[in-house]
Amino acid sequence: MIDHPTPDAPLRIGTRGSALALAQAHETRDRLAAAHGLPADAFDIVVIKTTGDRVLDRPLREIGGKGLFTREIEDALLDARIDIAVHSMKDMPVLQPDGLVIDCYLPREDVRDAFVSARWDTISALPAGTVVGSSSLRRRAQLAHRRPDLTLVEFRGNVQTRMRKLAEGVAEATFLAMAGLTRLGMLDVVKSRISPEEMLPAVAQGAIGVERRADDARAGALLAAISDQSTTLRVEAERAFLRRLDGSCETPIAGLAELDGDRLMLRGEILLPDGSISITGTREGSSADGVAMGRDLAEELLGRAPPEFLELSGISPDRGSPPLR
Ligand SMILES: NCc1[nH]cc(CCC(=O)O)c1CC(=O)O
Repeated sequence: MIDHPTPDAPLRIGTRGSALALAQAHETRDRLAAAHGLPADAFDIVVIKTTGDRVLDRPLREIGGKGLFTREIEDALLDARIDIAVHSMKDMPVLQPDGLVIDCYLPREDVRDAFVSARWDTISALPAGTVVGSSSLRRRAQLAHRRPDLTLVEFRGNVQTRMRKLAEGVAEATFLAMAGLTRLGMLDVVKSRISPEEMLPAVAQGAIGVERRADDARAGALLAAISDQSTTLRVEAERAFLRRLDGSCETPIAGLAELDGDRLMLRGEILLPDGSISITGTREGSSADGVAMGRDLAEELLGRAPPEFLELSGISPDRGSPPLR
């Protein structure tokens, strides 16, 4: 029997325990408190330790992929151990389990990747053979596509771990999301900001989404007041693009929607992990059609992909319905 919270019980905010996750949970709490004139003790921040936080020595995709950070938090939501869960949307699977919804997005941070290196200022400045650390399939593929002369090494761990590996000389440069560095107050490590033209960000990069039980009207009403409309339109278009492609967590995918008034411009990219093929495209239309544009752009890119791309990427070009989790 699920124990639903009473109307005046504190709203329990579930989060992972990393510094970034905690910063995002606090931002959500502060926005909720300000929007509704509530005191800090109207909220409890509940830290949930996930397998992804415990296993740090292997690439994420080997220990269960993206769902790893979120499934255990979603279980806590479904069991009503927490009432809302704060997520980096970039790490969220394309579908939520039955009974849960994400319909609240905080105003989006800088979507770009940062170039981080003690010695070099930009990707272009890197001499041939330079060792670059990244465990992001997307960043690795994009870099290999642009600069096949560089040497890539795996580089997992939180921001602090990766900065330590750089200092130890495991690699001479790495990439981190501007959004995470901004939220952690660590912009001093940024050597340059990488434009989306140079490296298209991950779908939903920089966006925080808040998940809740679909039938929890109290949480729904509280969250509705802080949801950012333009972030919602952009992230939903990007995730529709991803949803149509997400055949395999071994597939590097990038996507970015931008708004100009009520016009939405969507860019997408799919690559082979070794960077040997990159297929890009754009759509422009009314922001109300973002989800259809996302799906259509995905279909266009798949239609242009050569047979070896589809075979090696594991994406099926004719799959009509989205994958089940
Ligand atoms: N993959 C890990 C991850 N998930 C979310 C962020 C922070 C930035 C964001 O919210 O997009 C990061 C760190 C990074 O990629 O540098």
